[in-house]
Amino acid sequence: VVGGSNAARNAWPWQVSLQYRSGTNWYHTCGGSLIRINRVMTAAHCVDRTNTYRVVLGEHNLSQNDGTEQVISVSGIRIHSGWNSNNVAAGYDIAILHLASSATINSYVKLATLPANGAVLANNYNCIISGWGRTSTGGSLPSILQQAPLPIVAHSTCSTSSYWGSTVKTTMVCAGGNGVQAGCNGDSGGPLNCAVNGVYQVHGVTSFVSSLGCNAYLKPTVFTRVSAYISWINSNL
Ligand SMILES: C[C@H](NC(=O)[C@H](CCCC[NH3+])NC(=O)C(F)(F)F)C(=O)Nc1ccc(C(F)(F)F)cc1
Repeated sequence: VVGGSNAARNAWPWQVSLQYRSGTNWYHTCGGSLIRINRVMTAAHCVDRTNTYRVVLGEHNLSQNDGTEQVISVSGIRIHSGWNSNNVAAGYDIAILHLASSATINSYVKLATLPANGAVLANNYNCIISGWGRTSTGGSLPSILQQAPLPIVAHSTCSTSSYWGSTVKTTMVCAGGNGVQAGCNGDSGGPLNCAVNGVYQVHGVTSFVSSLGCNAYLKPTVFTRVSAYISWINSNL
């Protein structure tokens, strides 16, 4: 997250760190959202079936033992059949991870609330991105979970030529683009958190940013629109 700040320990209790094993070490690669006690929603581009993954729930500082972490192996991966790794612009950047055991729900680990099927938020609606992605383009990963305000950019605006043009589809959500706050590499798969009637819902799964730079002006961070995939999610739980 570029232009963000440290999140409070229990601010986004559905946020997970998706990690892959390399040798004897584990590395943060993406975010995710806990949607059932044994299911995590993430981005399809975050996973490939050749790696070994685990999720860390109740994570706050990646470099320290917070005392709240729950580490659970990933036992299965369901990637949307429409996903094409050579065409992120087509959408379908969503996957569900099956966990080897169930999470324990507590003040640091809670289930995400998903939006109603088809729900679309208005232009400028205030949402917040969270993640352990780079804090500047090409920069390093933070230790502490970051968050930043990202207002929704309606598709009618986001699909104009000065923004993303036809790269962005109606199955996506755009947010930000002010040149300051943005998602960045490593935030992929994590949540776009939007309060609706006083309850935070995960409206987006972080999908892509401009290859010109994470916080490129008029290139909002693009998310998979969760409300467009409710049926798919329900049939892949
Ligand atoms: C460097 C930048 N990386 C990204 O945007 C990656 C996803 C890459 C998926 C495709 N391999 N996502 C992120 O870094 C995220 F954290 F912001 F989500 C990127 O490749 N952006 C990008 C690539 C292609 C297109 C387009 F669809 F236009 F072809 C748009 C943006």
